[in-house]
Amino acid sequence: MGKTSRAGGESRRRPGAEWRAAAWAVRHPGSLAVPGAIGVGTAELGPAAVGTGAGTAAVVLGAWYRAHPDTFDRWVAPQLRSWRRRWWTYMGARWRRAMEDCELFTTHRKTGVDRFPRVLKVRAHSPTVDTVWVQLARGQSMRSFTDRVEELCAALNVERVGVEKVKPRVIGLIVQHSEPFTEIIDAPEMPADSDAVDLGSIYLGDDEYGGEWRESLTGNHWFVAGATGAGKNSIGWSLLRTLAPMLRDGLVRLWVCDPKQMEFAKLAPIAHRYAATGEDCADLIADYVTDLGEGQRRLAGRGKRKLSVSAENPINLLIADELGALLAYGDHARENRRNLALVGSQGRSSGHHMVGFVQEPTKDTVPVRDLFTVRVCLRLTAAGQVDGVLGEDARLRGALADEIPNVPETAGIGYVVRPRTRTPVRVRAAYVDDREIDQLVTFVRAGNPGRTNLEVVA
Ligand SMILES: Nc1ncnc2c1ncn2[C@@H]1O[C@H](COP(=O)(O)OP(=O)(O)OP(=O)(O)O)[C@@H](O)[C@H]1O
Repeated sequence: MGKTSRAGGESRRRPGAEWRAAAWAVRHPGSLAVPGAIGVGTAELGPAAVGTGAGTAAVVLGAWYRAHPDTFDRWVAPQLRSWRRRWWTYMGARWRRAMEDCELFTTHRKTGVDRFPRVLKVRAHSPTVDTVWVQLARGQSMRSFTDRVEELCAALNVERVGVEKVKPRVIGLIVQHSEPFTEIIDAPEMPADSDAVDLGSIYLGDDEYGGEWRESLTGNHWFVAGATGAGKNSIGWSLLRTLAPMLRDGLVRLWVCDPKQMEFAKLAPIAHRYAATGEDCADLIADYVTDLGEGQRRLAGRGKRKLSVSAENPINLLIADELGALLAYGDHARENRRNLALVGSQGRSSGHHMVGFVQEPTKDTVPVRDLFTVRVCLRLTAAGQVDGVLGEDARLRGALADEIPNVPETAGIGYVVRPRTRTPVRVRAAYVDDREIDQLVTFVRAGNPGRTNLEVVA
């Protein structure tokens, strides 16, 4: 028996360098393809042609970047960022050093060779958050990483690292580089006239790309989840400030369920209906469904699919604070669930919308989540709740809502998921203070019923 192998055991020798290089090449085909293509292109067409091609590509990308920020940021920027981060931050010596600093490697007991966790894939959906798929080294578990997140943050020089299991021996590291929101965002101005209100684009705050965060009320119901003090109300108030002239002109009617009787109590004087007790809230919701049925019949009677909004046919908006309390306990929970399901499935065509606020997205509230087409996830207390609000894999894609620190400076910060790309985007809601709430109430109460007609897509 030689020194280098044992029957049924492991060798003390590593595979040869040529085999290790071949294995690396198989794992990184792109790394060979790009230099290979440049080499072949240069040999076949000459360096000038390759240079012209590269220059043209750079000019096209530059022009796209300048001309159409929306499509560039959606399709190109994440790819470029992912490549840059993959090759700059999560590669080679840098990655190894970070793993060494955190003692996140194991050593082969015979060969004495250090085994490092291997980066499989990097996705940088947003400028501030990357998701890094990592294959664990032998002898490591997900726990090895969760126990060392503080050290990982320091080693990678980032704000926060979340760890998620992907499959056996593969984890996802969700790495947040920086906090894009360090300042409070001013409340939206109230439009002077109903004609100026665009229901398809309600300003709610800013997104992490520095753009405006807007959501559509047209054809949608909104679901806002966040632990106590997360800043849920600011989303409701921003919506109401935008709708202010329509509320004043009787073109939007408010139905408010307010079991907490805190801030939304200020809506009582301007609401079409306001309820606080469990019983009154259940009656209000039942009446809302009746109103919805009447609205549908009126539309059908006129043979229309579009609601032409007027004081006679207003939009109705149900604000349900504490959805959990309305749906989970009490004598009326089942009835409320049934009625809200009807609003969710049928209300949009007749202009009956709802905005639901949830402190804790539990199994009682999450099932109704699918009734809501716009979902906002502010700070939550548990990692498992994030996907419950935003949908499967939202946290793995970077929605670290449970990692938002529970401090007043983060109020209003959360995530929404862009439906087309399923990418979570970090947002911050504008803050509407007490004075601005009073201003809204006074503005609406000043009354001045108008007769504007707006076309709302059913
Ligand atoms: N968008 C925001 N930007 C900055 N600060 C905010 C924002 N929203 C709320 N805050 C601050 O956070 C505090 C808590 O906000 P808020 O009451 O809206 O939280 P909440 O999620 O509705 O909590 P609860 O469920 O307990 O009512 C507010 O008093 C305010 O100081």
